[in-house]
Amino acid sequence: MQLKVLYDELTVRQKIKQMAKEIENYYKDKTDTIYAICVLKGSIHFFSELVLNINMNVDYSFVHVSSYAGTESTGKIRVKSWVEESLENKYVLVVEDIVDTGNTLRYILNYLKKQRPAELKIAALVEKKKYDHGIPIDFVGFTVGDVFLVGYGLDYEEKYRNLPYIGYLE
Ligand SMILES: O=P(O)(O)OC[C@H]1O[C@H](OP(=O)(O)OP(=O)(O)O)[C@H](O)[C@@H]1O
Ligand code: HPA
Ligand SMILES: [Mg+2]
Repeated sequence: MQLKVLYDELTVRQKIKQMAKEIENYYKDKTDTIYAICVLKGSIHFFSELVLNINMNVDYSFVHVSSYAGTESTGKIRVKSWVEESLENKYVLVVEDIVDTGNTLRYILNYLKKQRPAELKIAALVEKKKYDHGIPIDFVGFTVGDVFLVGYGLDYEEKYRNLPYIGYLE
């Protein structure tokens, strides 16, 4: 299998900067603090780069969930850790590296809603249009078709996460 580049490092970083500005513009008249939730492991690099480029106060928290075996969703979400702080009346922004089948996000949103945030928005670096996952994503970086991606946090069996670009295996 060969590794091919889809979005190089500069393209990814520029896209994240652009998303950060969009997010800032959206929130600046609503609240002075965004409560951003990083969905581990995959979102680590996107999350870090995004919040570093948002020029307003951002509180952080982390959830760690996983459901993939190879290139397929098992459909079973395993929760390894969850947010401990109260989300009540907070402006919550869920930060995902990729929305594919939508199973992970659907699961997360379902639980976060019960914690009564003031608002729940979603930022995803990549949205895959292989299925109609039916979840509106508020801030999207790239939209792709039916291709399994790696790099910038995205893994194939825990490999390739630390590539500084987004690629695919052919
Ligand atoms: O929309 P879906 O089909 O649910 O796919 C998206 C989710 O799958 C991946 O996580 P994974 O379960 O591989 O865990 P990881 O982040 O630790 O790699 C990815 O990071 C997203 O969280
Ligand atoms: O295309 C993908 N790559 C890596 N992880 C993923 N999780 C869902 N889709 C993907
Ligand atoms: Mg994974």
